[in-house]
Amino acid sequence: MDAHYDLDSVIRKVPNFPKEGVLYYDITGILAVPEAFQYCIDRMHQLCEHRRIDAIAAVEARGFIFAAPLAQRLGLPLILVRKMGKLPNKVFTKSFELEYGCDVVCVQEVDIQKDSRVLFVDDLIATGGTLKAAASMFEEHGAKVEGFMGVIGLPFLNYDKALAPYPVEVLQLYHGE
Ligand SMILES: O=P(O)(O)OC[C@H]1O[C@H](OP(=O)(O)OP(=O)(O)O)[C@H](O)[C@@H]1O
Ligand SMILES: Nc1ncnc2[nH]cnc12
Repeated sequence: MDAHYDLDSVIRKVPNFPKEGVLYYDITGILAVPEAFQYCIDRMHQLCEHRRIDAIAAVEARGFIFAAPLAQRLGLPLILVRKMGKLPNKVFTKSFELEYGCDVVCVQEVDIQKDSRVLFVDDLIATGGTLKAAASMFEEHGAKVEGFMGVIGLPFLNYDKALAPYPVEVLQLYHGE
């Protein structure tokens, strides 16, 4: 794997988006620089290549961007966790609270395999509410949570507590303003 890439230099910080008081960490700056995007996938791959993982689950929308190349590189199935009304077939649903609102996630019933060890991937982990909702849907239907992975982590919003006792790995931490 190539040397460390300074992700902070390409992550755009946007004050008061999508609402007053939120500092939005914008990953489009990563996607605009192929070396930065490649570094994210390489590093995520390195963090999980020796683990026992059966599938990658990713959360709409920005989570898909990182999870898809990672799953493909690991040779693992990719499971899409989507917002309400986007998936065909029978779905399981779970509502949750976000840093700036509340939402519902869904997964197709057919995508949850009993005892499958699932790694949950997203672009950014803040309160951990989204990933916790996604993971609890899987757990309630017999799958196992292997851990959580994100590009950006905001530990001051206490995701570690929300996602305990599972391991959480992120590539770039921010500790508040
Ligand atoms: O840890 P949490 O407090 O749950 O927050 C993190 C979630 O919030 C963002 O998604 P958003 O709902 O903005 O959707 P998007 O990916 O469609 O932009 C981000 O992509 C994570 O999924
Ligand atoms: N501060 C933030 N920036 C970008 N995405 C987010 N999702 C939740 N909180 C966020």
